[in-house]
Amino acid sequence: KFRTQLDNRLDGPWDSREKIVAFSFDYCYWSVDPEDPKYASQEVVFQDLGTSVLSGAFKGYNICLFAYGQTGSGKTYTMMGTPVSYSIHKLFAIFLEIYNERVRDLLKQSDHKKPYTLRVREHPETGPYVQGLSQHLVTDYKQVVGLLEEGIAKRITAATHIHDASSRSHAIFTIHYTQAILENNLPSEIASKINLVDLAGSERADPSYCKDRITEGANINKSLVTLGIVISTLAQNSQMFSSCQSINSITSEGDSSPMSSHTTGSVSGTRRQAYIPYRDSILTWLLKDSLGGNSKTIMVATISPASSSYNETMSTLRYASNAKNIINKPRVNEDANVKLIRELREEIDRLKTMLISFELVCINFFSTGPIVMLSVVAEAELSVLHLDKYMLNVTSSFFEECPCCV
Ligand SMILES: Nc1ncnc2c1ncn2[C@@H]1O[C@H](COP(=O)(O)OP(=O)(O)OP(=O)(O)O)[C@@H](O)[C@H]1O
Repeated sequence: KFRTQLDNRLDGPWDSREKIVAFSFDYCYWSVDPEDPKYASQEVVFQDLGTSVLSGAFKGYNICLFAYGQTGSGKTYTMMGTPVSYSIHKLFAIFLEIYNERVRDLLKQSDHKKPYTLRVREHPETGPYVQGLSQHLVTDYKQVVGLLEEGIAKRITAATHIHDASSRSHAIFTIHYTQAILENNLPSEIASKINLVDLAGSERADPSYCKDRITEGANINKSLVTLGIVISTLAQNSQMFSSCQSINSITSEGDSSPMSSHTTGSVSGTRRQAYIPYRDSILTWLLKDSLGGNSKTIMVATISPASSSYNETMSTLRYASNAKNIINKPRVNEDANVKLIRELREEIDRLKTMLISFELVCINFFSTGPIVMLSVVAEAELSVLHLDKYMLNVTSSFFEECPCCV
C-alpha cells in the first residue's frame, strides 16, 4: 500500500494543516537517491514488472507497459533504460511516435525536407494499426536495444522548465512475438505483442513559451485528457460489470436452474455501458486493445518528490488509481484453426463418453445399439456437427425400439 503525505502549505503560507491522501498500488518504488537504503534500481523494477511482461508474452498474451507522469519525472528512464538480458528468438519490432496528433515512423529513414505522416486504420479483427509502418526483424536482445536507441534518438524533444530534453511526443515501441508450437500433435502458432508506451510529459501551459511549444503542449494535454476520460470511463464500466456480476451470483443462488442465471444476465445486459471515446485521439485509438481489451496492461506512474509538483503528483496518482479499476479481457492469441480443432476433439471425447454411458444403461435391451453408435463415432471424427444430428436420430430410434420405452 502506498501512502503519501502532502503538505498543503503550498495553498498559502497561512495554512499549515497537514493533508494525508492514501492510494493503493501494486508496487511503490523510491528512486531518488542511489545511496538511500530504500533505493529501487532498474533491476528491482525489472524483476517485479519486466519478468511478468516477458512470461505473459511467452504464454501468448498481449502485454502493454505504459508510463505516465509529469515532465522530467523518469518515464523514459524507466521504460527504455531497463538493463535486461534475455534470450530472444524471431521477433518483429516497430517504433512510432505521435507528435501533434500525427504518426511518424521512428525506424525509417525519411527525407527531412518532407515530413510525412502515416494513417491510422482499423482492422475489424485485429483492431487499430498504422498503415505503412516499417517492420524490423530482430533475432537477439542487442538488436532490440539498437532499434530502441535509434528510435529514441529520432524522437522530438525540447527543453521545458523542468527537463532539458523533454520528449514532446508519445512513443510506442511494439514487439510482435510469434511462437510455433506443437499442440496435441498439431502445428500451431501463438502470437503476442509487447507494447512499451512512453507518454509525453504532462505539463501546465506556460504563456512564455513560443507558439510551436504551446501547440505541442496543447496537443499533449488534449491527448492526455482523452486518455484520462477513456481510463475513467473504462473503470466505471468495469465497476458496473463487476457489480452486475455479483448481483447475478446473489440472484442465481436461490435458483439452481441454468436458465435463471441466464435470465439475470440478460437483465444486467440492459444496463448500458458508457461509450468510450477511443477515437478522440490517435494515442487512445492505437492503445484501444491495451487499455480496455485483449491485453495485460501495467501502468507505471512516475512522480516527483518536490513539493512544487504537488498538483501534477496528485493528478498522476488519481490517474493511476483510476486505471487500476479497469478490468481487461486478456486471452491467449492462438491459431484460430488449431483452437477449433482442439475444441472439436474435446467435443468428440465428450460425446464418446455420453455414448458409452448410453451403452451401459441400455445394453440389456438393445444389443445392436452400441455397435451402430460406435460406427457413428468413427464418422464423427470427420464432423462433430453431424455427430449431433446422428446422435439424435440414433438415440430416438434406439428408444423407439427399446422394450422398456415402448
Ligand atoms: N530513477 C532514476 N535514477 C536516476 N536518474 C533518473 C531516474 N529517473 C529519471 N532520471 C533522470 O532524470 C532525467 C529525466 O528523466 P526522463 O527523461 O526519464 O523523464 P521523462 O518523464 O521521460 O520526461 P519528459 O516527459 O519530459 O520526456 C533524465 O536525465 C534521467 O536520466
